[in-house]
Amino acid sequence: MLRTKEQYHEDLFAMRPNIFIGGKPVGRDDPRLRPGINVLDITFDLAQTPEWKGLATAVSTVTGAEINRWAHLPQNPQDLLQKQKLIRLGARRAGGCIQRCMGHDAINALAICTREMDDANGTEYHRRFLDYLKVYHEKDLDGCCAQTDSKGDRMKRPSEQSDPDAYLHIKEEREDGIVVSGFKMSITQAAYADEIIVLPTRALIASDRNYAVAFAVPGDAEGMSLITRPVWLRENDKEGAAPFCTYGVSDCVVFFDNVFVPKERVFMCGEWQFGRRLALLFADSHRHSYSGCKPAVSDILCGTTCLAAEANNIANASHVKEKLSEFAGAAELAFAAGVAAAVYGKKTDSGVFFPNEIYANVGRRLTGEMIYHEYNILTEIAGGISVTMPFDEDFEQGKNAEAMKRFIIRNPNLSVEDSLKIWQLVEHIGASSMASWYKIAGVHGGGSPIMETIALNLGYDFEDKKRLARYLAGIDNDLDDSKMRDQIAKIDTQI
Ligand SMILES: Cc1cc2nc3c(=O)[nH]c(=O)nc-3n(C[C@H](O)[C@H](O)[C@H](O)COP(=O)(O)OP(=O)(O)OC[C@H]3O[C@@H](n4cnc5c(N)ncnc54)[C@H](O)[C@@H]3O)c2cc1C
Repeated sequence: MLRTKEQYHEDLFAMRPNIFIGGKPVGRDDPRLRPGINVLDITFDLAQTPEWKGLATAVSTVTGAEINRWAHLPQNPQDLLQKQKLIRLGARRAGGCIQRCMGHDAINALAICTREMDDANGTEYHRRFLDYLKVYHEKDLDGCCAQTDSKGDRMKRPSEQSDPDAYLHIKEEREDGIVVSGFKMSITQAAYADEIIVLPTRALIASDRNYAVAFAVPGDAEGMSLITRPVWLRENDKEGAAPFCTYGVSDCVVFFDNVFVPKERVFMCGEWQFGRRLALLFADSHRHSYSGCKPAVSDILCGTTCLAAEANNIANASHVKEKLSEFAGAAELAFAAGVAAAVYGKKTDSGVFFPNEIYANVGRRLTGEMIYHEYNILTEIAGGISVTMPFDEDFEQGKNAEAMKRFIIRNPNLSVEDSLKIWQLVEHIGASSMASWYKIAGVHGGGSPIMETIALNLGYDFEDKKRLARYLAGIDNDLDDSKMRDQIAKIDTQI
């Protein structure tokens, strides 16, 4: 089944109210959540649009029916490439984060890890997970991923924290399920997701056993509160507003206060040895998703900078051209890393095709390092107007309105209306609450930069490079190329 956005709204607004904004309970129809819901609507619309069938949709591996691609388990490189393209397409339309990839990455991580836990321990998590996924596909559900714990004192392990709720944990194990408590934080779209998919956030040791827990609960599960921070251009989303002003996002602190999770929805319960594996499977899949969304953010920044250059009538200046080319480098290198991660990925025992971790991490690290630089290019080309421009009303009413219409023109070839719209966009993209959200998401979303460094130090074959240098230095007589040959042969069969 493919839900329409109207069906999604109907299901959403029927949920038990457990959202809190500013200390007050609100329904999911609260207007402050609407800008985020508008983004989700794009994902439902794309799946209904004939020209995007096959990109926005896929065939379920569990039901055989047509499903939204966000719920699909990739089976081959093509599926990963389709996901990457879908993210770039959706994110361009939403003016940024499309918000569906975290749920997608979580179900992939669970599909792989549940199978590996079962193979190692004889558990039955994989069957449980596939039963859950069947319903997820049949009902066309949308899940967010709650991985990040509030973490308390960063220098202490989960089991060493003075407040055990700093990391979500199992409080009680029963015949029919588990009871969990704790805080997850920065959870995007939880306030308007059907399901919250919970994963551990880090590597664990034996004493952290109760923190090794993964499960899914409906967004309105009993005992769970979503303390929500919506972000959007609240002063600019009036009637007839530009598209960018109608989209936004919400992030939640998810407080689990003795929440009961039925056994059939529990996918890890105490297997601390797999904590790191599950956390990394999500993170690496998510870093691959960034190779779709970050190029879209670069596209938006690049386009806005082009318009600012045009409005300043400096589009042909050589330093402008040089700076614009940096956007192309950031967007397309990140995209290329995603393509390489898909092509060089591997089939896991679960059947899920997983992106190559090295390419996923180098792409994500590049975009994380570039993000403030890209905003700086926009600022340099636009000048200071993004933070000093008078309010919209000053151009519409009052004694100076006509004078302000002359004031806003810099390039005589542009109309008053277009000049004003360009500088308003520059402000919204470059100097608003949304802009700050995108900058910080660009650094920390998918894990802080140090996490990519750790992943690369773990996975990159430095010994291979050392052997090469030893051969070139004349220390070793032979150069062993067999690994490269095997890799080339593998790629030939995959593409
Ligand atoms: C906009 C946005 C959206 C997000 N959406 C989601 C989401 O949907 N789901 C989700 O699960 N998460 C989400 N996140 C969370 C994101 O994954 C985290 O922000 C990221 O992993 C960093 O964690 P943190 O914010 O707790 O920072 P910290 O981990 O506290 O990092 C802060 C600094 O402390 C350092 N540090 C931390 N621990 C140690 C240590 N033990 N030793 C030495 N140094 C240390 C780090 O290297 C870093 O420099 C989102 C974040 C943002 C900003």
